[in-house]
Amino acid sequence: MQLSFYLRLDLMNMKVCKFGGTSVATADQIRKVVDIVTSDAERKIVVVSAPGKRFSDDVKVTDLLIRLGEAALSGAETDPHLERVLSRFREITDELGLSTDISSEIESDLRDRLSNDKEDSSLYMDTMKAAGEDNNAKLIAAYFSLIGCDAKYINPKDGGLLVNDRPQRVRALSEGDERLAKLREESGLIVFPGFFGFTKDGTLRTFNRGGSDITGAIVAAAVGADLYENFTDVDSVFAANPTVIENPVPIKTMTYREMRELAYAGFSVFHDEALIPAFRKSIPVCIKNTNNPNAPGTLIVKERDYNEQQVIGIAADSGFTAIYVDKFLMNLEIGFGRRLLQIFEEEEISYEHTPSGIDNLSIIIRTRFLTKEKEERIVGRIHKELEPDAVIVEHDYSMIVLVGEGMQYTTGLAARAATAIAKTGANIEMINQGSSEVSLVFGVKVQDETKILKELYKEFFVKSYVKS
Ligand SMILES: Nc1ncnc2c1ncn2[C@@H]1O[C@H](COP(=O)(O)OP(=O)(O)O)[C@@H](O)[C@H]1O
Ligand SMILES: N[C@@H](CC(=O)OP(=O)(O)O)C(=O)O
Repeated sequence: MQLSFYLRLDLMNMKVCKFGGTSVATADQIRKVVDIVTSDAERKIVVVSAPGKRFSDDVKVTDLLIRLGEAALSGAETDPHLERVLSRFREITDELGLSTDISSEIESDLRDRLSNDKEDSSLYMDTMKAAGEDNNAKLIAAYFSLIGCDAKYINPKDGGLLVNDRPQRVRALSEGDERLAKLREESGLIVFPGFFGFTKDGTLRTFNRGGSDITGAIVAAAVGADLYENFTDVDSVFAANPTVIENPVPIKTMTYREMRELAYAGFSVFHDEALIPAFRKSIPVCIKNTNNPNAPGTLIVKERDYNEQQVIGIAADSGFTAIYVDKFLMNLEIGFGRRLLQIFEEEEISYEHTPSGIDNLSIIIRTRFLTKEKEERIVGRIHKELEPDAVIVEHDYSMIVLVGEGMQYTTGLAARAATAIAKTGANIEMINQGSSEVSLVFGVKVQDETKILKELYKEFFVKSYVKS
């Protein structure tokens, strides 16, 4: 008698796992990825980045592609740049024992991209940047097949990863979700490139840097994954950046909101925009280490017991500019704030904080949004349209952010933080407590950032760490 099995693929538990650049940087790393994926039948969709850094001062393939694209746009010689990208891929294909055809396909793909129309430089660069993840996904799918695994590469255009058409502000469109959800019904393993999607008219667009995390989250949310695993090169998210604080406390569980605040404020381990799709569909996210997959990692969920740890992490980031505007009787001038912010809106600059007094208001923005010309134009417009007594632009600010769901139920926290900062002798330039009271922000001079972070870490983590 012949037994026939009918597997309802759409009813099986499913995990979407994303492997970051460091996890796919070499053939050895890709072998680890394959071991991790094949060790758990629920790992059905694998989102991959472009090969990242192999050692600390290595260059990511995405950065090599940016150099290549920029050389092509400026009319400079492209061959040396092309060769650097190709040699990264060649090294991986050779070591994995893949057919040389794959290297040739990657070369012809890159040459095709290089010959694209250059009129719109942003479109041209997006297509170049996406070559890293796209070719790596094809290569990794081929390796899965080589070792006998039923795996296929899916292009985001065929998969349904639809995005809007706003360069620099690319977002996924929910209209693509229905098609993406069908990935669940595919048999075998899917290898999906991170970092880019397609507009409705078929134009390729990349997310912001680090955006493969976003792809993973969008796919996980669309297929209704039971878990979104984000594999990187650290055992967990730590309470502070491990490159600044030695052996920081690992975070076992945190909320979406905490991770988003911390990611936005400098925890580069996970992209802040990647939390939203997971949050909307309540998909738990687990940050895990490709080099130590048995470590439990950090679980990101809707709620946690905030009595255990009021402050869960402290992030710091530099690169902020404050535009200080002073005008006597500003408080009586209705619409002053709106008109000031409108200038920034019209320059397409989003602001971070707006600390204010009765006669003054500062707009804090990320310096990278300013060019010299934009800065001059903004200052000129403020003078002309708002007739202030003074406008002062100050660069080189850092923001240090304490984050924790429990902060809103704890008194004296700001005092503890301010006292710790005072011990460093540094000045606090600005304080802002988010309305949700999940974060407390200190604006400081960039040269004081590290010493303040260390002191705050000591205040909020070293004592409890020693106690437990
Ligand atoms: N609070 C933090 N916890 C863990 N890692 C952090 C934190 N802040 C910054 N990082 C850095 O994030 C890195 C991992 O992110 P990334 O380099 O983007 O990895 P991937 O290549 O996997 O995308 C870690 O190696 C670590 O240096
Ligand atoms: N490769 C892209 C996207 C990405 O997410 O990469 P990584 O996983 O290495 O952070 C970048 O470098 O921005």
